[in-house]
Amino acid sequence: MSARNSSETARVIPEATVARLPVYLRALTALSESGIRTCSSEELATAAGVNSAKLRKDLSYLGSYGTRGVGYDVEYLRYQIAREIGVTQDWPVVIVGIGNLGHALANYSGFRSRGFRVVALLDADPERHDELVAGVAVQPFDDLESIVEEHGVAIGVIATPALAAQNVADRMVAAGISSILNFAPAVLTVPEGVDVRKVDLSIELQILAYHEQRKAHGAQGSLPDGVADGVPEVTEAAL
Ligand SMILES: NC(=O)c1ccc[n+]([C@@H]2O[C@H](COP(=O)([O-])OP(=O)(O)OC[C@H]3O[C@@H](n4cnc5c(N)ncnc54)[C@H](O)[C@@H]3O)[C@@H](O)[C@H]2O)c1
Repeated sequence: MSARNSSETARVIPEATVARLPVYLRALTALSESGIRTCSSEELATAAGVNSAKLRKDLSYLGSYGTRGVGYDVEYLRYQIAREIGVTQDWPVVIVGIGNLGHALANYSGFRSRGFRVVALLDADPERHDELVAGVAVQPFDDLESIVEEHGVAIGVIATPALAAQNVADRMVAAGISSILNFAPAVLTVPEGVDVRKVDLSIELQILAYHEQRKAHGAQGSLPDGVADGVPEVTEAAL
């Protein structure tokens, strides 16, 4: 197993590989928690649900090749992946919009265990202010700028209605936030250098529905009316 040197740190890892790194991290954490010290690429690939050739290729971007006959050192590989995706460091996060979804997100313990610390919950509705959610008091949205400055927040989560999302994103960016996780069914416009990830569970469900439909009609080898090209139209409907 080879450690990366500083020149390799700047190497660009393909986006698809970056998206799989948290999956490997989760699988390695499970292996570590069951007391497993080393694992083969096949074992790790099975635990992560990918094929082992893809896993070896992904890990090679991190300079991690395993040791022939021994495999990967679980703890070291965990450390390497965590360092690569930046979760060895503490990331202060703000969540804006503390309604149904905001409450669920604020109560999710998995953020903290992965290095994401929710430092503030912000909402525009005064009726929500001062409510304690997972031990954090909901504050006025207008406190955004001072909170971002005080805690050095780089990541913001938007859980407001779609109509408010662009304004919230603009305020986040102006305050210095450069990464946004957007749950609102709205397409956000942000300046270059700001990363936006959109999460939409209804799209995930629609993709599953598409596969269900394919399974149901696969036997006849035909597709239902209105799905001429086999790809159903994906709408931005909220759940
Ligand atoms: N991505 C997904 O999979 C998914 C799943 C569920 C809900 N959603 C979306 O998440 C959003 C929230 O859903 P919900 O059910 O929690 O709604 P909700 O109405 O319960 O909560 C929205 C909260 O946002 C606050 N808010 C409104 N405008 C604001 C502003 N300008 N600044 C700060 N706070 C503001 C409201 O006061 C309210 O507390 C919606 O856009 C919904 O469509 C997405």
